[in-house]
Amino acid sequence: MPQTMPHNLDHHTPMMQQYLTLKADYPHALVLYRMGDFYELFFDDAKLAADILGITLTRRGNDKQGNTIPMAGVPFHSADGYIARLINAGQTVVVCEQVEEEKPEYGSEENPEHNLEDNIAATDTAAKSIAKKTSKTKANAAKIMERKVVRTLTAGTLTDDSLITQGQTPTVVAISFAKQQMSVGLAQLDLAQGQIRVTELNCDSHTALQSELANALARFDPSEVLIDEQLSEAWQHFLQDCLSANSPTASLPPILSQPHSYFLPNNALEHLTQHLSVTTLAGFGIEQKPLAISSASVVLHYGKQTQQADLRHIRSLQLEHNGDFLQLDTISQQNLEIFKPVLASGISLLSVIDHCQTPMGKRALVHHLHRPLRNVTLINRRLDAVEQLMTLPIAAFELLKQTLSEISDIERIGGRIGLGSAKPTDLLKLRLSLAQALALSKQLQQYFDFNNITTLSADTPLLAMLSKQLPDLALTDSFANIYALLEQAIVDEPPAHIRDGGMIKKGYDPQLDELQNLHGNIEQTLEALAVQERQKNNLPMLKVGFNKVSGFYFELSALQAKNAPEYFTRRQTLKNAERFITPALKTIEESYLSAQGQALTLEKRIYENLLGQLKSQLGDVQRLAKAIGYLDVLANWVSLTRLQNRSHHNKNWCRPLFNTKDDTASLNIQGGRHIVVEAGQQRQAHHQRPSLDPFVANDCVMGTANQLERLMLITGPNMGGKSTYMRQTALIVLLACCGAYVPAQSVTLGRIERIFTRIGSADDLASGKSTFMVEMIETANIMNQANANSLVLMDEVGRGTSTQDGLAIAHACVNYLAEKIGCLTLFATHYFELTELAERHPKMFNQHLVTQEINGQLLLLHKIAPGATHRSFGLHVAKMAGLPQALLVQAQYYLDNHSEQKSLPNNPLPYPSEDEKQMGLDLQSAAADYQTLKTDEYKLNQQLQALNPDELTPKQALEFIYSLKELLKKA
Ligand SMILES: Nc1ncnc2c1ncn2[C@@H]1O[C@H](COP(=O)(O)OP(=O)(O)OP(=O)(O)O)[C@@H](O)[C@H]1O
Repeated sequence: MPQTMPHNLDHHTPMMQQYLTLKADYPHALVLYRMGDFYELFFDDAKLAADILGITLTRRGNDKQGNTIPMAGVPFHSADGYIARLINAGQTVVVCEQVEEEKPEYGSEENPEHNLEDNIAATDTAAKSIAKKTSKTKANAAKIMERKVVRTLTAGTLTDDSLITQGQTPTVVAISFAKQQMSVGLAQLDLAQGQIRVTELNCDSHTALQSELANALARFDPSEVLIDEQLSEAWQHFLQDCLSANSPTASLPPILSQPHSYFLPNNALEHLTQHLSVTTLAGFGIEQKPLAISSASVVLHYGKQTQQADLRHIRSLQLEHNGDFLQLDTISQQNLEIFKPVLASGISLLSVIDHCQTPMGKRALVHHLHRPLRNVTLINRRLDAVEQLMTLPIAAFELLKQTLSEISDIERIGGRIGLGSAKPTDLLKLRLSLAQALALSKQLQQYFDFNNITTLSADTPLLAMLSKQLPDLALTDSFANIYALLEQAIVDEPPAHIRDGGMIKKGYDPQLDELQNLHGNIEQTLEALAVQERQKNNLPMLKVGFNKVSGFYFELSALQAKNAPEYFTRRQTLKNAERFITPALKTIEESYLSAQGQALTLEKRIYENLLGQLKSQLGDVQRLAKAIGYLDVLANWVSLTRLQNRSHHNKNWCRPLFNTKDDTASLNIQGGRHIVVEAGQQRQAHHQRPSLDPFVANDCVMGTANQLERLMLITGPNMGGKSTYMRQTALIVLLACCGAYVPAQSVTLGRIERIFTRIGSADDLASGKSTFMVEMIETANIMNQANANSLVLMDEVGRGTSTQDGLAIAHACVNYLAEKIGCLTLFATHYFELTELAERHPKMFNQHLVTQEINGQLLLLHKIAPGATHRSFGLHVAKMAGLPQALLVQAQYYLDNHSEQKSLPNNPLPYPSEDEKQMGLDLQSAAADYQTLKTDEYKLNQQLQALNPDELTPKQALEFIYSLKELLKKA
């Protein structure tokens, strides 16, 4: 954090005194100080910004003690990009603007803020530019331009699209701990949505609290975190760990300390009730939740401070319970690559399933993935809506998507209206989007009859509920008012910035029209005066003009200038011409400038009024944005299902069913697939082998009436598909709980409350943890937190240590999971000794990934089947990976002769000679053989499966046998 040392103001010029006084209020932020066309940073701020942005560090002369003042600047017109980079680097940026109107004073080249004050570094282009553009007369020079902090930009409170990284939702989360530290409250502020979400966690043990807090943080996914300045260091470290797990690649969200007094329950209660204009918070369900109250108050304070606004548009406080959601901790989110792939070259689940058409839909999809539901009624409500949308004819559904795609980000526009920072282009987009929302409403009403639904309740079908939030067809609602207002007030091609003026339509305000007429007629007025002067003074070549340096002027050639009358005052000398001002021209200039200034001021006032009117109807816009986002997510599931079902006739997506007869966890997945692996293979197939679609669907049945066992021991060769199988099971459960159709032929789920995964293996060297330590910490978390309604995936636990220790730990884990916890477990292992457990233990069963060995070549069928396997075929995979042949031969020798003795051979096999090497198997071609074999085998299988012997003529049968023999020959 930049922190400028205290300065003695007496040693500085008045302008630097102004800067230092403003900066004193923001010791931990980078202050961008507006000077003409640049934002300048000074002292340590300048050094840090120059470092982060890679811009030149220059100097702004010296103070009166002769000390250099470091300075760095960014151009005002392209500041957004620089600001975004500073924020991404974890900085808070404070923007300090010149609030005085810059009145142009033409004809002088002096600059008071520079010439009279400082010895400006000659290399400083910013200063030079300012010297040119904001020049004033010397008489005016001692006056310093008034400046004010207008915005504080932080990672969690951004609302300007140009500053927000695509796909991100800035949110700030405050965390409030109880003294006893067994309870914690969290509140998340989403400025764009105008909403605060809160939760309070009360646990009976420290570990449980940590685990619940980590889950809540994973769900809230903060861009910035606020804590009590008195929070213990231990908790601060814990939060840091959680947040770095949340964003392993990106920079850590900043953790900022806030005054302890903000967290005090009484202050917080008073602040919240005042803000929401209520006497009690009972209506929000948090009356008895002091930690939720205090954290909500802290985020609100912070929002108000950073936005310098009253945030009146934030009227909604939503209480969440961890228990409402299927919980996935951060590690599982990463392992399953839900939001981000582990490797940059990988594919995330989100990237495969996101076919949303609107920014609101894209964010709502992420929100749903962060909050898969447990409540079956709510899930089915979503699924009913998806099913209903699925009945739309293709053309109607495509039109619906098209309409959605034309709706702008009205959620963020609403947020900016609430903050008073909406631009004229935002308002135009809002108007156009309202028209599209009306079209959407019409399209839905055309196919679904919601007329009989007059009152809305929790039982109202979701699609009807969402349709009712869209503009009504008779246009008698508040949307009609907003639309009419915007249509009357805003021009069809508004300027990008309010400061440019020209956004208010003619006819909206008579006074503005009058001023603009005066302004608009300037050319005729000037020409009339020029005509007069030409005739009066016999100067036929006299020109009249305007520029930013000289203002209005008459121009004569150097030759004619000698004939200029006395009342022509010289303003500027050019190479071949002279420019003059006259009293009459000066009068026109002044009235022109004042009309221009007045029109601009009036236009800004009208615009602010307009924003005020819209603000009073913001609730409707926010509700509409939410409804559109939700509809888009539902349409997204339909798109995905239709797309997949169309492109792969046998790759069905189905509606998941939920077993509500009892509360036990169970899984019955028939023909399940891993949507991300499948998508990756389809992409490859598209480029290489269009006809081959190799993903093999698999069943997973556990804990059901027919399959009472709850712990599946999965064995099989390396690369056999164990991890894929386990992950696809978790993803199907996750998608089902989001209310989506799932990639399977049929799915029935029992009550699953949490998913735990122990899959990855990454060193966490930064925090001093080895691979095995990370593995054991994750395993410990599962053993401590899982219950009978958890789904646990464990991939090769124990592999990070010696075989004996690893086997012992894996053995104990399996027993603990089956005996003590009783959860649904998928346990993949290469310790074949464990498979014997299934014979003795009623809760365990073996499954394996099927392989075939043909002529010494291994064929991976990726098919799961009952029973265990006792070979890992590690050497085959090593061969495919390209290990040297000589090395492989030695490994095989050891395997054949010594693996049983568990000791290394006394006489290792000598390495082959060059000749023998020549004769050895070319590994590249071995890998290629394997691929061909796999392809041919696959074809063989496909052909046999597709064959219906009853439909064959004897000749066809004979030909088929010949073709099979051909294929077999190749294999
Ligand atoms: N059902 C399947 N259908 C088609 N291909 C599959 C299937 N499952 C896995 N694969 C392919 O096999 C590759 C390896 O799968 P996976 O990582 O699941 O194997 P594994 O058994 O866990 O291997 P290891 O024991 O070496 O960790 C995947 O990247 C994928 O390309």
